[in-house]
Parts: sequence; structure tokens; C-alpha cells
Amino acid sequence: MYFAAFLNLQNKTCLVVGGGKVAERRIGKLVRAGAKVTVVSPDLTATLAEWAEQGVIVHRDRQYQAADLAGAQLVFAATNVREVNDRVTDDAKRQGVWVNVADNPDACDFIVPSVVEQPSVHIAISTLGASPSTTKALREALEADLADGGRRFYEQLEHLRGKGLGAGNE
Ligand SMILES: C[C@@]1(CC(=O)O)c2cc3[nH]c(cc4nc(cc5[nH]c(cc(n2)[C@H]1CCC(=O)O)[C@@](C)(CC(=O)O)[C@@H]5CCC(=O)O)C(CC(=O)O)=C4CCC(=O)O)c(CCC(=O)O)c3CC(=O)O
Ligand SMILES: NC(=O)C1=CN([C@@H]2O[C@H](COP(=O)(O)OP(=O)(O)OC[C@H]3O[C@@H](n4cnc5c(N)ncnc54)[C@H](O)[C@@H]3O)[C@@H](O)[C@H]2O)C=CC1
Repeated sequence: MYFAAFLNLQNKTCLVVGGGKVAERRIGKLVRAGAKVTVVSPDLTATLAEWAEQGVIVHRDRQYQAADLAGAQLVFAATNVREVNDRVTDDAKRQGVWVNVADNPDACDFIVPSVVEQPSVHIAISTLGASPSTTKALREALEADLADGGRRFYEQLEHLRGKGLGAGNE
């Protein structure tokens, strides 16, 4: 069982290990949330290189070492090398820093959901690590439905209420 939460990462220091596709997705979300991001990786995607160039993120242009964790409040192990991700995970747990591991759901202290962003409501979706592609598909289906008026979403809510599962029936 997971504890669901929305984190306030404004000015919190986050370390991302690896500079590939998954790291870029993580960092995009972290930067939007106002976190201070340091990425350690011997290479970066074009977008990450641009952000580093602009000073949006800090880039340590080398392989990960344990000292990189100093000052980090969250860490994301997102390399394509299992042994490196394992090492980051072990180091983080030893130092009491919460870690998300891209290739090992069981080792994650927290997992990243899909989020449907409406102007004043954010809906986070998770399969609790079981099927990330299902999570993404659910987000896309919900976004498409809401863009089309949300009929199916609201019908489903009505249906759940009818079964005693909705608001006011707890
Ligand atoms: C456990 C978790 C840990 C974590 O990352 O926090 C995790 C783990 C893994 N993902 C893998 C693969 C893919 N993940 C995606 C996409 C997303 N993955 C995300 C979250 C999570 N992924 C966490 C659980 C989420 C939940 O609870 O459901 C999303 C929701 C959020 C985000 O990443 O921002 C984002 C969708 C965002 C959106 O668009 O809405 C795609 C599709 C794509 O990239 O287009 C693929 C390729 C297709 C496929 O293989 O399914 C693999 C296998 C890697 C391999 O094969 O080597 C593992 C490892 C494993 O499962 O063992
Ligand atoms: N959780 C998720 O949502 C997903 C997870 N994955 C998993 O995530 C991992 C990363 O995937 P991608 O970003 O596509 O890989 P990628 O190959 O695009 O990027 C890997 C990055 O890690 C860096 N790296 C390798 N060794 C390093 C070291 N010792 N120190 C620092 N950086 C190092 C590389 O230089 C590269 O920048 C894979 O293990 C994959 O299985 C893949 C898709 C989605």
C-alpha cells in the first residue's frame, strides 16, 4: 500500500543520476515544481544540455559518485546501468535520502504517477508500479474524455456513487 501525496519541492535540492530520456522526463517535472536540480551524467539529451547551458539545472559532467548525494533531499536513479542504479539506491538509503529507481519498482521509496492537469484540479494516476504503460494509457484516455466534456468520466463517477462508492456515501 502506498501513501499518495503532492510534494512541495519549491527550492528543494533534487539529484538525478543519468542524463537520458527518463531523466529528462523527471527533470522537466521537477523544474516545473520549482526544485533545484543537479544532474550527474557523462552525457545529456539535447534538451537537458540546453537547460544546463541556460542555468536552469546544474550539470556534473561525469559518472556518479557517492559524494553527489550531499545536500540532496530526493534522488532519482535513472541510468541505463542496473549496477549504477543499485549503487545510487544503496547509498541513498544509507544516508536517509528518498530514492526513485527507474528500473526497479520494488526499490523505490516513492513512485512517479501520471498526472492529468486541469486548471484547478490535478488527477494523479498510478498502477502502483504494476504497469506504467497502463498508467499512461489511462491518463491519455482521461485527458481525451475531459477535453471532450468529460461525459464518460462523470458517468463513471455517477455509476460509482450508485454503488455506494462515491462522495457522501462513505
Ligand atoms: C514503477 C515506476 C517507477 C518510477 O519511474 O517512478 C516505473 C517503472 C518502469 N517504467 C518502465 C517503462 C515505461 N514507463 C513509461 C512511462 C511512465 N512511467 C511512469 C512511472 C513509473 N514507471 C513508475 C510506476 C507508475 C505506476 O504506478 O503505474 C510514468 C507514469 C511517470 C513518469 O515516468 O513520469 C510515465 C508515464 C507518464 C505519462 O505519459 O503519463 C513508459 C512509456 C513511455 O516512456 O512512453 C515505459 C515504456 C513502456 C513499458 O515498458 O511499459 C519500466 C520498464 C523499463 C525497461 O523495460 O527497462 C519500469 C521498471 C519496471 O517496471 O520494472
Ligand atoms: N521509470 C520509467 O518511467 C522508465 C524507466 N526505464 C528504465 O530507465 C533507465 C534509463 O532509461 P533511458 O533514460 O531511456 O536510458 P538512456 O540510455 O537514454 O540514458 C541513460 C543515461 O544514464 C547515463 N549513465 C550511465 N552510466 C552512468 C553513471 N555511472 N553515472 C551517471 N550517469 C550514467 C548515460 O550517460 C545516459 O545519459 C533504463 O534502465 C530503463 O530500463 C525506461 C523507460 C521508462
